[in-house]
Amino acid sequence: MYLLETEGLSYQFRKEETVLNNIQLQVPEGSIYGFLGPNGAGKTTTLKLVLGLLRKQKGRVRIFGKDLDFDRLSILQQTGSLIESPSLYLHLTARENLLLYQRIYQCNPNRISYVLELTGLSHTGNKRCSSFSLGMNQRLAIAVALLHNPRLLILDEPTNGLDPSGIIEMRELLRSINRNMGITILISSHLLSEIEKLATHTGIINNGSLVFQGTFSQLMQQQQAACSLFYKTSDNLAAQTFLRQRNIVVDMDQDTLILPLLPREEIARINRELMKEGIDLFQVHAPETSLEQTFMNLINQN
Ligand SMILES: Nc1ncnc2c1ncn2[C@@H]1O[C@H](COP(=O)(O)OP(=O)(O)OP(=O)(O)O)[C@@H](O)[C@H]1O
Repeated sequence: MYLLETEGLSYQFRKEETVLNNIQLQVPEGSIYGFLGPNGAGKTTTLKLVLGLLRKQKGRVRIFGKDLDFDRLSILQQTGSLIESPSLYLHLTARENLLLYQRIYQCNPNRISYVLELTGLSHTGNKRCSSFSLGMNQRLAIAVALLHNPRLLILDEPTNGLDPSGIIEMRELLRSINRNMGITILISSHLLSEIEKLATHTGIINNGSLVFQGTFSQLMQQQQAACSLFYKTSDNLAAQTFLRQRNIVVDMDQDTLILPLLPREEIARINRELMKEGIDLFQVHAPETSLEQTFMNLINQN
């Protein structure tokens, strides 16, 4: 079951410009779902629609099996979020900020010490948030989001602007929240390297369209299926004719034949047959595709 799903979510800020086009997000329960895409792809707009912070124009949002249009309050009571910069009172301490939110949420005051401990802010005492590092303030914002004990956390680029150690701390915090508290996390980022280290699932958005959704191994498999084999032989023309007669799609680029990626057994069979035809094989090459290359291919497609 998906804890969060959208169906046909589309959005326009202006009539002539579609910012989101038919987004079908499927966030599995218990996952860390990395919502990846370059700047301006539509991540924040999607997350705002999912939280009801923007008025929906087209499509549906279902969270915990409930429709956002009909059960908004009960959905939001079980959802923590951090969209854009955190709303903190910088002249107050971490505990004072949490006290304010605890009164708004009307949750158990014991939660304050618990979330301070969880986010590593227990020892900040009387220090005002204005003297906190960006990383500490981001962690406090996560503490606020966790205060009412949500089942789902929605975070829009929470590591933006953090230094490398802040990024690592945030990653470890989110991992432990997911593992130890069973909270599903939907997190957006424009950095593949960050999402790859943290997420169990990913959705890749580009120009307002979801271009991939699944696990990272599914992403690699999809890319492998679209890969090519490169052959260099003693007689490329004869080899091309021979392969085409066996219904194998072959292109030629200068001194190289380009075939679709085939199963290993099929490659071995082709090699044997070419040699029987008196065609020598000088090189068979299947370039490895990195996750980064796969990501770039996807976002350069449209
Ligand atoms: N309030 C707005 N009015 C008009 N256009 C907007 C508004 N907010 C966002 N946009 C446009 O919508 C598109 C998607 O923006 P969005 O902020 O959702 O992207 P993003 O993927 O979150 O990017 P970033 O990583 O830069 O935050 C962009 O072209 C942006 O310029």
